[in-house]
Order: sequence, then structure tokens, then C-alpha cells
Amino acid sequence: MPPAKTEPGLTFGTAALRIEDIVALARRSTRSQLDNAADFVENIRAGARFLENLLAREGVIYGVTTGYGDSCVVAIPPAVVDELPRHLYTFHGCGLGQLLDDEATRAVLAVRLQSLCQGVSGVRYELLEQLHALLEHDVLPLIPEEGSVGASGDLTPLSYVAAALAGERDVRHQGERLSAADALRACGRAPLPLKPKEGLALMNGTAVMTALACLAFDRANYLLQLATRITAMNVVALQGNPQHFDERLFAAKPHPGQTQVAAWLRADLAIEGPQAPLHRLQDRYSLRCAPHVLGVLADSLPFLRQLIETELNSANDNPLIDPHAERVLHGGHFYGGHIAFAMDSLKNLIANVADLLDRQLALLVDTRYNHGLPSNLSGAPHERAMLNHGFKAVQIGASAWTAEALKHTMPASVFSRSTECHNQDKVSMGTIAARDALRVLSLTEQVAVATLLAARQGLWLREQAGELGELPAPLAETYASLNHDYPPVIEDRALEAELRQLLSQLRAQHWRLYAR
Ligand SMILES: N[C@@H](Cc1ccc(O)cc1)C(=O)O
Repeated sequence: MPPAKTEPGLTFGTAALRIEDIVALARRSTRSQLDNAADFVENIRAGARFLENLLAREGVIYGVTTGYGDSCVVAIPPAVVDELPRHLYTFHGCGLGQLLDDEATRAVLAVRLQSLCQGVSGVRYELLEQLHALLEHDVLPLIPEEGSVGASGDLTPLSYVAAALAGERDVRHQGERLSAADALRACGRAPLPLKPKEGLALMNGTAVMTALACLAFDRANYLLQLATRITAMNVVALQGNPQHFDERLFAAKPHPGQTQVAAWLRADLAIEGPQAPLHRLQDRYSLRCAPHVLGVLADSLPFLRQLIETELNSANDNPLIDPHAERVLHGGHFYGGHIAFAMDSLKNLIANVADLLDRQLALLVDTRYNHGLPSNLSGAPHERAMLNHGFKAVQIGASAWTAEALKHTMPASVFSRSTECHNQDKVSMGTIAARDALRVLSLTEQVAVATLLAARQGLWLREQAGELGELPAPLAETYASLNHDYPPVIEDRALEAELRQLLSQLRAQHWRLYAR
């Protein structure tokens, strides 16, 4: 199995990674290497050595010479200690639900590796190499996404990573399903039986939720910009009032993200230029307050980034070790409360974007609000108008997707419940929150492409009516790109394929939007 062709772009070692690094690895748009500098390798080795010596002296180490969790009072005799990690990933092999897709699985591998590189988890350098090899050769453990309470880490989903490193269970490689042992062999590696602490180090952490959070953050960031561009198009299509985005107005309530969105809208609408006829002094809120709605997302992203990146660059298993002071530190860093909060917040922020765009679409299709555009944005000529229904069903679809997005905003973290014989009596549910956030993003992206296509149709209809002046450059570019890829809707046609194509363009971040 040859590795991907791009050159190594980032290093797993002592340097912090950013969300964008994880996204690039997930998409295989960059490659990585494992730090092999002597001091890094020696620091990792020191941890494993310390644990080994401690074990030889028959010290008590949680999860190494004891049972797991509530079973920490059960002593494991030295003769069978080596069998313990295999039991850990084996009894956790009970995940259900859909399998994580390729991008999410790569992100999980990368995030777990970054955590173990912090050097306080007591694993061997060989284990880091084996984990990195999965990423490099794109050998992807099949990870069911359900079954983690997000505190005790993502034990069950991460058991599939631990098992694959040891050559057990199945993996996906280039779309094919094969056994982990065969896949490892094909890339020139042997299964790595885990040492006593290594099962716990791999599994007892927040890598699944944090990986999903990185992917969600990236999608949210692009969606913020796309929703702003769609809003600008809708202001033009609806002949709205661009003065709502005046710089002086926003200087008086200067939330930085909101100010940025207003500036983007000003640039798109070039409000110094000639004005469209003013139908209303004040537009409805879905246009007038768009910087305020989108601004909450824009202002939250830096804070959410901080939560996600701190988790990403942390050691989040238990116990941790200090190899130099020769201490074993028992704690609870597997508790994913920060990611749970970040993802519960993000899904709320994104669902509000779905709602905003759905309201704009409602204005576009309705002749009572759209200032002279045809009913349902139909492009049919007068004599065929009675037959044609244009965007009517697209609007109904957007209403359904918006309702479903809003329905998913119930916070997951408040559903903590005591489990594992009351050892884990307060848990984060961060993995559920992250999966919700991704679902809300998918639904909102659907609303966005529906609204984008409708906005473009609105501009086209204005153009046909001779009511479209010269568009400012950013809007002209998006309009031209859509005109190139999609014919306007004149006679009714089934739009599913075009909506799906728009969705893949969105997911590939196809349209150039705003430079930050
Ligand atoms: N997360 C637990 C460990 C644990 C591992 C596996 C379990 O099944 C349960 C608990 C702790 O460190 O305290």
C-alpha cells in the first residue's frame, strides 16, 4: 500500500496542532511525519521505561495492575498483567450505529496520536509509530459512532483503534474492507501487542469527540461566510436596503464578529454605489439583522477554537505519568466537558443560520414580500406561468431541513447519567453533542444550497427584467460561477441532482468567499 504522494507537511511531536491541520490530514491534503528527534523519542521512552520499572517493583498502578473503572479495587496478579489491555479493547468491542466515514476516522487517528505525543501517557515510541503508520498508509479502523458517554473518554469507539494496532478487527483501505492484520502486513508492519498501560492510554480519552469537533468547526467557519454571501445576494434580489450595514451603525455596537459580517456585506453590496428603489425604509429582520444573527456565530468561533485546540493538544487519558519525577497521577482528564459545551453551542449557532436562510427564502418566493419577483421565483413566460411552480417545493424542503436542524439543538451535556456501576456517575456526552453538531451542519448546508440556488434565480429574474445594475465584484463572481454550473429554472424541473452537486461544491469549499 503506497502512502499518499504529497510531501510530509506537519510533524507529530512537541508542537501544537491547529484545527486546520487535523482537517488537512482528514482530507489527505497534507501528509505528516512522527518526530524522530532524539530528545522527543527519549522523553517518550522515559515514560514507558518508568512504568516498566514500576511494574517490576510490583507497584500498584491503576489500570495496569488493577481492573478498570469501578473494578479498580481488583488486583491483577503479575503473571496475567500482560493480558489486561487485550481484555480492555475486547470487552469494549460493542459499538453500534453507523461507521465513522474516512475523514472522521483519519481525524480520530490524528487527534489520538497528538495526545499521546504529549509524553505523559506512558506508551512506547513504537506505539506512536504504529498509530502514525495507520494514518500514513490510510488504514482506517471501522469505528461505530455510538456507545460513548464522553467521559471515561471515548472508550468504546477508541477500542477499534487499539484493536487495529494489535492486528485485530477490520479496517477500510481505499474503500475495501479487510482484516487489520492483513492491512498491516500489506504496509510492511506487524501487529503490535499492547503493553499493560497502552490499551488505557489509547482508549481512555476524548479523541473521537475532539476529531468530530475539528471537522464541525471547519464546516461552520465556511458556512458563516457562505451564509453572508447568500444574504448579500438576497438583499440585491429583494431590492433591500444596504444601508442597514452602515459602518457607523456597527461602530456603535462593536462586537468584532458582527462588525466583520457587516463589513463583508458592505463589500459585497458596495453601498457607496447607486441604490435600488427603496421599497421599505427598514427591511424585515432576516435581512436587516443578518449581521446580528451571523455575528453571534462569528464572535463565538474564536472562543470555540480555543476550547477545541486546547483539548486537541492535551493529554486526556488516565492515569498520567510524570516520568522524570517518577509519579503516577490519577485524575479524570477523559472528561470531555469542554468539547460537549463547544458542540452543544455550535449546533445552536448553526441551526440559527438555517433559520435565518429559511426566512430569507420565504421572502424570496412570496409575491407579498419579494418586491416584484414572480411567484415561487418561476422563470416561465407569462403564457406558461399557471403551470409552473418554480421553487415551491424547494422552499418546503428547506422548511423541513430547518425544522430538523432546530430539533437537534437540545443540549446533549445535560443528559449526563450515572453509568458503569456508578463509577462514571457524571459524564459529558460530548461525543453525542459533536455528532448532533455534524447533523445540524448537514441540514443547514442543505438549507444553504437551496437558498443559494433561489438567490441566484432571484438575481437572474432581476436581470431578465432589466433591473439588475452592475454587481460589485465579489457578488458578480459568485453569480457567474453559479450561472456557469446551473441553468436558471424556466420550465419546472426536478432539482435534486443540482442541489446534490451544490452540496458537494459546498463541502469542497468550492466558492472563494472572504479573505480573513
Ligand atoms: N475511565 C476510567 C477507566 C475505565 C476504563 C474502562 C472501563 O470499562 C471503565 C472505566 C478511569 O480512568 O477511571
